[in-house]
Amino acid sequence: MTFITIKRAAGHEDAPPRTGVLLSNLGTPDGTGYGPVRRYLAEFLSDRRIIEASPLIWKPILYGPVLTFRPRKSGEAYHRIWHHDRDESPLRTYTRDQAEMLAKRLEADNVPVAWGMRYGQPSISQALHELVAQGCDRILLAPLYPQYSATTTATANDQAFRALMRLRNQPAIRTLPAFADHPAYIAALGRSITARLETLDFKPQMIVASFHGLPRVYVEKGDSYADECARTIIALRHAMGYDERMMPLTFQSRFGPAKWLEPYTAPFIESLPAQGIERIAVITPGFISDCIETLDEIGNEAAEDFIKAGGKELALIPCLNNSPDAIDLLETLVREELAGWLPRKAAASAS
Ligand SMILES: C=CC1=C(C)c2cc3[nH]c(cc4nc(cc5[nH]c(cc1n2)c(C)c5CCC(=O)O)C(CCC(=O)O)=C4C)c(C)c3C=C
Ligand SMILES: [Fe+2]
Ligand SMILES: [Fe+2]
Repeated sequence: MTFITIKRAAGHEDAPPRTGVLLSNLGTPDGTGYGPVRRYLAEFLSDRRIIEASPLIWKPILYGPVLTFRPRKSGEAYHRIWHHDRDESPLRTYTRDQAEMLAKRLEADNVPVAWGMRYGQPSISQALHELVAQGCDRILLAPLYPQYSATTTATANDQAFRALMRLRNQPAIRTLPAFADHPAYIAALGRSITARLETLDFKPQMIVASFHGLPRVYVEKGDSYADECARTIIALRHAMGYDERMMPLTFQSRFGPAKWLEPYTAPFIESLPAQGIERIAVITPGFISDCIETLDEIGNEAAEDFIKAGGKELALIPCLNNSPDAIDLLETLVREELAGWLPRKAAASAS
């Protein structure tokens, strides 16, 4: 293997060592056409953390039916939610905004913030090189997933460590733990949901909390994701004064024929009008930023199916995105992690 030495960028040659922050998220295609979506899905669905099946079995399926048919369907969905003015996906816009706004908050501490995507561009490796070139010898890796899963948090960190493997001079690294029921996350969610509910011209009879799903077998093998989702929802119900009936937990985005975590969001929502529940709100506290899963799968597909089933109103409550609540939350989490792992001790008395 050849090792890379990253030169300090102009102006940073003699600067003292710094600490930097690398925000990462899942990633997104570069465009909504067949080619860019196919390239993105090929990278995504070749990740062994995402699909654990043997490549001997999976690759023919991936390069056969999946990458033949899925890019068109997903491309159409991306097209519906695309930020056409900036020619990029919402996930990319919000992740960049979060990094730029957090950087302003940390400017006085001389802490730069870079951002990278696990799949697609800009890559996590690019972001890491950027920080090293700016003189960072300590880097906090911050995957922006509230709930841990090997399929998200771990694979984002794996990708950073793959890039670190190639560096001759490695910075010291910390990783941000998931923050499923961190009081700052629950408070930010509570505030943003309450504010949005107040703007609706109807009172929802139910607030469905829909999380991205996961194959059930991954949880049976020990992935803590399902427990983490439960921790988020229990804390949020408690903070907002709702019970399980008023704020049920469901899982969306099933992919492939295997069993995923249940109950599934789509059939759950479609069953509501028959029970007299015709006006609902949907929240997605498994996502920090709106993306194809929230904006299209819930905001378009589930909303249409709910109306077809006899529902009257479905309001999708936005994620924290680039709101002041989001940046306050990121600043709190990052500052806590940069402070240290041992709780502060009172200074030993001099006597
Ligand atoms: C087996 C497949 C998948 C697993 C496991 C999985 C886990 C998982 N994903 C997220 C968050 C996101 N997923 C997003 C898109 C997306 N997810 C899958 C498949 C799996 N996800 C696919 C194929 C796609 C692409 C879209 C599509 O073709 O349907 C996104 C949005 C990206 C965007 O650009 O908007 C996010 C975010 C979590 C949290 C998770 C497990 C906990
Ligand atoms: Fe996903
Ligand atoms: Fe989806």
